[in-house]
Amino acid sequence: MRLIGEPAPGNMNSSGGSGNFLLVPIPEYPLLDCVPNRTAKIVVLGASNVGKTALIVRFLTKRFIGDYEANTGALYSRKVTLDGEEVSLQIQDTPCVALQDDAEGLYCQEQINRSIYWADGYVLVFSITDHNSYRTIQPLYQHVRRIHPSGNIPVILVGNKSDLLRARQVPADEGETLASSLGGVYFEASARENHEGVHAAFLHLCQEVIRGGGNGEKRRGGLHLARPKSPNMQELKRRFRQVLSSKVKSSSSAL
Ligand SMILES: Nc1nc2c(ncn2[C@@H]2O[C@H](COP(=O)(O)OP(=O)(O)OP(=O)(O)O)[C@@H](O)[C@H]2O)c(=O)[nH]1
Repeated sequence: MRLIGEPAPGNMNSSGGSGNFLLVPIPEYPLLDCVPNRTAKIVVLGASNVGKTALIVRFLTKRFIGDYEANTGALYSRKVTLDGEEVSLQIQDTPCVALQDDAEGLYCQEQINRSIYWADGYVLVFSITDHNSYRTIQPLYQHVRRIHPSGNIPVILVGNKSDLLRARQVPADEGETLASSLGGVYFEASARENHEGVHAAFLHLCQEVIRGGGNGEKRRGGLHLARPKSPNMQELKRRFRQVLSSKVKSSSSAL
């Protein structure tokens, strides 16, 4: 990953290094280099300005940069070790969603729908300082459900910006209640101040996805290509015996 404002590799003399950086994602390894059957595709969803990009960047780089390119929709990839085994993790950042005027439906770009369809696990983010962002979570989850009507959906709910306690608009117990109604776990986190909390949240979801997390049905349907049929061994053996016996017959009749 290279940060805008930092000198580019091979151009170390160029000026840069001001306080705020914008992050440009560069895949850590080619997507094709994924660990077969050990891939977790995670999408991060939520309203504007809740810290989606900040959380991803914090998880991947342990850094809080403060100023992020808006609505990048970038895909990040990383290998992580879970329960002693390597897992290919892909994390999709998304543009923000917004409630419609009737507060029932969502404004959701097509790009986001594609990401929801693609993903195996969902990080739903709101800011504890913004009750409106909290109100988008339930309709957002319903939207994910419409795209994946069958099977459980591995999901975590993240109440971000927990460092801004004085500006809190959403109590922690509301977050917990909502998360359990969605069948997920609630994490209160601060991308700004705490790497461990963010790390724990992402790893938890990753584990849910890899273990099947109650969404084995979707994973089996979504992740695996149809396997080519294996050759029928019984049939092969029968034909082999047939060929052998006809050879034996023809050699004995030749005698
Ligand atoms: N205090 C505080 N600020 C945060 C935290 N996380 C993100 N921010 C700030 O919140 C603002 C929005 O962060 P982003 O990561 O760009 O949020 P986003 O949800 O990706 O925003 P969109 O691009 O609008 O979808 C930035 O100014 C961040 O510095 C946090 O944990 N605490």
